[in-house]
Order: sequence, then C-alpha cells, then structure tokens
Amino acid sequence: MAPVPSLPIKVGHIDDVQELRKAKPATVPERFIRDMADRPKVVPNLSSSLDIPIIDLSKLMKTDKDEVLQLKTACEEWGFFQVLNHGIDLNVVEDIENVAKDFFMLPLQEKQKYPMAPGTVQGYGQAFVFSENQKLDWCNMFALGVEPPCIRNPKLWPSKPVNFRETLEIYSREVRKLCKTLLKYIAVSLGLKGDVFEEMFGVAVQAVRMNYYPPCSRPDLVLGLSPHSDGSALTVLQQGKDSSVGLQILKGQTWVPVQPIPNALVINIGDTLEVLTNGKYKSVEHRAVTHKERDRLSIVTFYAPSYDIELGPMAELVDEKNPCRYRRYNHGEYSKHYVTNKLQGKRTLDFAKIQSKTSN
Ligand SMILES: COC(=O)C(/C=C/C1=C(C)CCCC1(C)C)=C/O[C@H]1C=C(C)C(=O)O1
Ligand SMILES: O=C(O)CCC(=O)C(=O)O
Ligand SMILES: [Fe+2]
Repeated sequence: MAPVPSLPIKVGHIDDVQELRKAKPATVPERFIRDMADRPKVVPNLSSSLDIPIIDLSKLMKTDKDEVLQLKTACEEWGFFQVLNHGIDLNVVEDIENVAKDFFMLPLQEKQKYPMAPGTVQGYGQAFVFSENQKLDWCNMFALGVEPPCIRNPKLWPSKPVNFRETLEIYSREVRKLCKTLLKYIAVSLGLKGDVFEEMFGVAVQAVRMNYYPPCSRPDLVLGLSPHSDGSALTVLQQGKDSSVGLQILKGQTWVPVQPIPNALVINIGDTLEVLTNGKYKSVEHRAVTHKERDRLSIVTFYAPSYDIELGPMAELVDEKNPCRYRRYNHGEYSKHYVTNKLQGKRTLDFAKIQSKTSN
C-alpha cells in the first residue's frame, strides 16, 4: 500500500528557510518559534562519556564475539551507534554529500520544480506539516523514494545537478548492502538466524531524505527537526563533513549530541525493529538543533520491509517474562499512518502498542 494522504490539507504559507536566512530578518518568524518547553538549551558541544557507541563493521564481519556483544549493548541501551569501516567507498560518501549540497544551493525556482505536495513526503519542502498552526522546523528537505521502483516518483528526481540521479543510485545501492549486513549481525546479536530479517522483509523499501539546516540567528528558539523516532527498521544517517553538530538523541531526560566522527555513519533502530524485537531493541527519539553561524547537512536513508508484509513481535522474543507488547499489522498501513501524522516523539508507535498498565 502506498502512503498517500486522502484529504486535502491546509498548511498555510511555509517559508523556505534558506531564503529567510538570505533576507536576514532581525527576528525569526513566529511560526518557527517553539513553545518554552520545546526550546533547545544551547550548550557547548563537548565530547563526554555520553557519546554514542562505536561499532567496527570489519570486526563484526569476522563475527568477532566482543563486537557482536558491543552491538547488542548499543542496540539495547542506545538505539543508536556510529559504524566505522562500513565498507562504502569514501568517494561514494563524498559524492552524495556534494550533490546534496549542490542541489540545496540551486536557486529556489529550480528546487521548486520538485515540490513536496502538502501532506506528502517526497520532493522539496517541509514534510510532516498538516495544519496552519503547526510549528515549522528550521530545515529544508528533499526526499525521494528509491526502492522498490513502484515507490519512485521520477518527476521528482532532479535534472540538476547533472550527476544527482546517478550518484543517488550508486549511493543507495551501497547503503542497501550495508543495511542488509547490519541487519544480519543485529539478528545474530539477538540469538537469531542471520538471514531472518532478509527473509522476512521481502523487497525492502528504501527512501532517502536530505536535510539542510541553514544557520539561524536564534538557535535557542527554534528546532531544526522536531523530536521523532524513525518509522523504518533501520536508518543510516550521514552527517555533512563540515556541518555543525546538530543531531541530538534523548537518553533518559537528556538530549545527548551526536559528535560527528570522520568517515563514520550513524545508525539507528527504527520503530519497525522495535516491534519485531518486542521492544528489546527500541527506536529512540531524536531531533536536530541549529547553529548561529554554521549550516548543517544530513543525508538519511530509511530502510524498511515491503509494504505488503504483515509483522509483529517475533515468536522467539515473546515469552512469559516478555509478553507480547505490540499487535500484528500490515507494514504498508503503518507507513501510511507514519507519513500522515506530524512528528511527535514516539507517539506514532502507539499505532502498534498493546496498551497495558506496565507498558511504556
Ligand atoms: C522522518 O521520516 C521520513 O521522512 C520517512 C519517509 C520515508 C518515505 C519516503 C521519503 C518516500 C516514500 C516512502 C517512505 C514512507 C518510506 C520515514 O520513513 C520511515 C517511515 C516508515 C513507516 C518507513 O518505512 O520509513
Ligand atoms: O539531521 C539530522 O541529523 C537528523 C535527521 C533525522 O533524524 C531524519 O531525517 O529522520
Ligand atoms: Fe530521524
């Protein structure tokens, strides 16, 4: 089932943040200013003991027991990790960053040839806006469905920069391989057969979203991207080389910044893996904040099962001590639910939760 909105949606005027930045207004428009409780605290980004775990894929691929254990801990305690030696050629990583940057630097008129229609998630614009009074993120997005071909909208694949399409194809092929490999070792870390997810997912859905956050004169008042968990099984996030530190994950009550590591990719568990593992590995709420002088680019791949499959907690991970916490549902239905609701922490996952007094 394709995730499309069924009702016309009125979202009001959405300012393009790069254009706002160029105009350098003295104040930030009201629609971007967050309620007091949602505003980010602007603190220096110092590396700390709260840095997210680092996993070396080359060690995992030798089925190094310690590394598998590290992966298990990362998934159980963080839901996020950075992967080193991920096997993607660094030229491919560099090329996608360059075409993404080149795309965002095009004149607005050119980018608007690929508009994200209100209530949809593909194209250039702001996703997840469903009403005229909803607060806006300080971010321009460009998102495309990549696989399977039936989710592609070829009209939204840009002709400029000229190497965009080819570069995205090459990048996506490599990231797809990486997701399959990571899912294999995630299965192993759960004591399951390595091919369990590959077998279950069918022809996996893959989408890419490029996020560009221009500097903002009041980073203390706005958010680059609203808090959310990803609906995917796994997400691969590439932080731009010279980008500001902007990604933060919620650990307990603390927003922990993710310090970029050269040549590493950030991986996070999405809602779908949370359901499949019966909550053993949880998706984690995250957001992006902006910077007064520096911009930020992120290239994000969502990897998820085919829309056709039914899923729910895997039988191996349900027992008396771990009763079933999520219902079974069709993944296409969940995708539709996800893309037709605003980003609001982990609320989207209520779709699947079996409510009980002890569930969180
Ligand atoms: C924050 O998340 C997203 O933007 C997002 C969107 C993904 C998609 C597209 C950009 C194009 C068409 C398909 C798809 C919905 C995957 C998140 O994707 C998550 C949400 C679900 C559900 C999922 O499978 O990936
Ligand atoms: O830009 C970032 O670091 C966060 C992006 C993100 O979480 C997303 O696109 O889902
Ligand atoms: Fe995300």
